[in-house]
Order: sequence, then structure tokens, then C-alpha cells
Amino acid sequence: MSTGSTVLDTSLSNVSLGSSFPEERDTEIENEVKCLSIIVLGASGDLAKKKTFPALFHLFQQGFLQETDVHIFGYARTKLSDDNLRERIHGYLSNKSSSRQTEVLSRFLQLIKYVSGSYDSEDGFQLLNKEISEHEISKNSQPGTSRRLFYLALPPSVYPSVCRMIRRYCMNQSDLGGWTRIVVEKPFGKDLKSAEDLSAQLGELFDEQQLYRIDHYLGKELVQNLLVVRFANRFFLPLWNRDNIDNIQIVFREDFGTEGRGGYFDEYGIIRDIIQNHLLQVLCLVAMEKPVSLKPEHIRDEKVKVLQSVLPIKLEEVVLGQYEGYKDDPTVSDSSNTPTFATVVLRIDNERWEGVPFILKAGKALNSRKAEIRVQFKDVPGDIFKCKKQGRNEFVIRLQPSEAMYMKLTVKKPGLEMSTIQSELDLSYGLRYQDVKIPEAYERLILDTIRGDQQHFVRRDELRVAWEIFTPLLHRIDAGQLKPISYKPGSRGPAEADELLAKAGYVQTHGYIWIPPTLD
Ligand SMILES: NC(=O)C1=CN([C@@H]2O[C@H](COP(=O)(O)OP(=O)(O)OC[C@H]3O[C@@H](n4cnc5c(N)ncnc54)[C@H](OP(=O)(O)O)[C@@H]3O)[C@@H](O)[C@H]2O)C=CC1
Ligand SMILES: O=C1O[C@H](COP(=O)(O)O)[C@@H](O)[C@H](O)[C@H]1O
Repeated sequence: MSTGSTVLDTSLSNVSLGSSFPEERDTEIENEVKCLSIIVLGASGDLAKKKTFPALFHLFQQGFLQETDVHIFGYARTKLSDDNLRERIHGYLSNKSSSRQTEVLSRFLQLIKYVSGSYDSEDGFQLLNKEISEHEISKNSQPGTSRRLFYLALPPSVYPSVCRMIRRYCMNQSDLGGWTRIVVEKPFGKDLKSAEDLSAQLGELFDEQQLYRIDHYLGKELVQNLLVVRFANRFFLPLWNRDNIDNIQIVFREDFGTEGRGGYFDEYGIIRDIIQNHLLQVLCLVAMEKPVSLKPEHIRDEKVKVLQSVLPIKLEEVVLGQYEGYKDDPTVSDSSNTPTFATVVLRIDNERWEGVPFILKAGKALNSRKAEIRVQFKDVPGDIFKCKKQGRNEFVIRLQPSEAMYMKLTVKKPGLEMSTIQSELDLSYGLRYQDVKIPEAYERLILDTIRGDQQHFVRRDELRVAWEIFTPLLHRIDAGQLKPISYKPGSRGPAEADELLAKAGYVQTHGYIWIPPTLD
């Protein structure tokens, strides 16, 4: 089946191609031929093994990281040899065992070195710098041309000391196109003040252009598709507003609990873990105005504007939940008030969205795993077919699993009778793009950092407004003024959340279920 792609070749396999919008982006594709050191700090941890190293491996497999230029360093406190680290991550890199795969995997693993040290140790970072420099010299890199990418796969508490150490001991010269970039993970702070303090500390050490605040939802295929769908299609331009849209849901569900991350999660909770970052970023792309161009700063300017238009959250438009058994985890306090589920209604006070609720919902240990955006349209005036009760038009963007976009609409039920039925126009990616392997979010975002493209990363002012929106609510939860409602693992979450949804205006379609089409 043809992919129908005529203008933009977004293939990831052609290194020289670079960006899909070459004339629009300020990227640094030409630098991809120079010596590159990728340093994963926190290499012994969960994110590193599950996401960072696999993403690097996929980039290597596709030719984006070349043995001739690249070296990868793991750094953490745990005492490990190079081979110990390789063994730890090996199982997460590939499940195929063709001889070609095995050979590529073994070449990739040979690029990895491990340095052990603490996050405030001068000796540790001096040793790290020595290893990186030796690699650069071995590649005949000219001073001032080499690139150093530091990926902080670490708890945010150690960001300031790690950044100080990098600044003091591990910077390279950058006068001939070389650079030092720092990727920091979320959660970036715990509230407005702590995030601002952290931003100020990092801001003293690095320029904004050197800092990449990663939110991996911005690397998901259908999230990246949002601006294209909204602004490259005549269909949507006139409909995307308060005149036509009744309500919008942005939903994240997981069918498993905190699973070994209880200690971390209990300190943060579902709003800081998912809603304040992943879902709010998606909201920005759904609700923002058309940017002047695709330049990262133009896009991020619009994201900031829409966030600034969000009204203070009303407590009656919040439902919190905690799944039964959450506190059985020994790393979670017996008196924990941390929500593992939340539904929060946000209201955007601007010309396009006044009166349209944006319902952000996220939960762990629910009955399914999925993330989607559900845009529900208003009723059709003048219901001559008496079909109103069957359900409203909806445009659903399924971010995962089974990426898809489908439009629920009313059609004549096929047959002799004149009756109506709910059906769908369906673009299921698995079916439509059979030959395309959708890249992992981290893979795409790490490539962006190498290219110097900050479009899909969170700017400091964006982060500040995001915290401004949620901090008053979070402080009330932290102070125990709001209590989560208990819900059964494997359920839809508290029934009160569905009541809030209905109150906000969402009308459920009964008797209709979208089933992702399959090839057989
Ligand atoms: N895991 C995931 O799925 C996701 C994680 N993230 C974010 O990525 C970052 C890393 O997450 P993750 O890998 O799960 O975290 P881990 O708890 O696995 O920590 C990573 C490494 O940091 C070191 N470390 C852990 N706790 C401390 C501490 N209190 N002080 C100093 N060092 C410590 C440990 O290495 P050592 O002891 O060897 O030094 C550990 O191996 C976090 O900011 C997290 O929020 C974001 C999205 C998803
Ligand atoms: O950032 C996080 O995301 C994961 C979910 O990521 P996904 O890409 O699988 O949807 C979540 O499990 C984790 O709690 C959170 O920290």
C-alpha cells in the first residue's frame, strides 16, 4: 500500500535528509559528522535501561550514530565494569536474534564505557572528562569541534550538583561548531517555587539553548502529528473552536500500578507525574493558535500564550483517586494521600475556547492502557433523523497503543430501511502504513538534541506557566485538604470522575465501540 507521501520524505534512514521542513528549522545537521560523546548519567537506573540505551541502539541501527564518530559513556555511583553495564542493558535492546542483529548489537555494546562516581565528586567527573577526551583524541577530533551530550537519567534532586560538575570539569570548547548539551528529565521541580529555583540554578550554568527539558510525549508520532492535522487541513480549520466543539478530553490510562517505583511516585503523584507535563503539553498543541512558522521559538511562543489563558482550577472540577493496595508497597507511607488517579477540568479563557472544558484524566491500575485525545462536537441543530440520542460526532486521536485517528459520525444504516447508525472514518496507522516502523519517542527526541532542534522540548517560561496552573491544587493536596477516593485496581477509577465528565458536558455514546481494524 502506498503511504501517499509525496512532498515530505520523513524517512529516518537517510542521514543527510535531516529535518522534514529543512527551510523552516534552525538545525545543525552538518554537525552530525563530527565526534560525538553521549554521556548517560544514572546509567544504572530504570529509565536508562528501558528507554535511553534502547533509543540509542535504534539510532545506531539506523545509521544515525556512526562507530567512527560516537562513543557512549554510562556514569553512576554503582560499581560496575563496562561489561557489567553491557550485560544489564543487553536484554532491553533487542528481542530478535538473527545473526545480523546480534552482530549490530555487539558492535553497539562495544561503544559503551562505564565510569563510576558520585554526583558531586570532583574525582568522578574529572575521570569522566578524561575518558571523554581520550575518545575525542582517538577520533582525531579538532579542539572546538566535538560534541558532548549529557543525558540526566537521574532524580531531579541531583541535577544542580551534576550540572555544576559538568560545567566545572566536562565542558568542551565550542568555538568551531562543537557543543555541550544537557538533557533533563521530568519532573522538573515539585511546584512553582522549586521549579523556578532549579531553573535559576541551571540557568546560571548553561544557556537556554544548551538545556533540553525532555517530555517524551512530545516525541510520540501522533502528538507530533497534531499541528499538521490542525493546520494543514481545511476540514479542521473552521471547526476547531467553541462554536462547534463541546468538550475535549485528554486521557492517559495504565493498567498497572506503580510497580517498583512506589517511592518515587509517592513523592510526586499522578498530577506531577503525568498531568502537569505530558497531558498539558498535549493540551497546548490541541489548543494553541497557528504559529507564525515552524521555528521552535514560534511554536513555543504560542504554547506559552495558551497556557497563560488557562483559568485557575476550581476544586469542584477535580476528582482524585487512589487505588486499593497502593499503600501495600513498603516504599509508600501508610498514611499516603498521594493520588494515583486524577480528573481535572481546565478552562481556557480566550476567543477560541471560552466555555469549552478541557478534561485531563490520568490514572494508574485502571482497566486498560491507552492514551488518547477525544474531541466531542456539539449536537447538530434540527434533528430531523431523530438520531441525536445515538451520539455526537467525535474526533479521536489514539496516541497509543495502536496509533489511529478516527471520526465517529452518523450514517444511514446499510439496508432497505431509512435508519441511522454510528460509524467511523478510520485512519489506523498499523493498516495504512504497513511498511513504516513508528519510531520510539525517545529515539526521535535524542536525535533532535543531537541536531540542536528544541521544538519538541519545554522552554523555561512554558514550564513556569505549567507550574503556575497546578501549584495551588498541588499544595492543597500536599496539605491533606483534598483526599483521594479509593478505587479498585482494574476499574475505570472513581465513579465521581465519570459524574464530573458528564457535568462538564461529555455525552457518552452508548452501544458503539471502536475496534482497531486488523489485517486479517
Ligand atoms: N523510569 C521511567 O519510566 C521514567 C523516568 N523518568 C524520569 O527519569 C529520571 C530517572 O528515572 P529512573 O531511571 O526511573 O530513576 P532511578 O530511581 O532508577 O534512578 C536512576 C539512577 O540514579 C541514581 N539514584 C537514584 N536515587 C538517587 C538519589 N536519591 N540520589 C542520587 N542518586 C540516585 C541511581 O544510580 P546509582 O545509585 O548507581 O548512582 C539510579 O540507578 C527521573 O527524573 C524520572 O522521573 C521519566 C519518564 C519515565
Ligand atoms: O513519564 C512517565 O511516563 C510513563 C508512561 O509513558 P508511556 O510512554 O508508556 O505512556 C509512566 O508509566 C510513568 O509513570 C511516568 O513517569
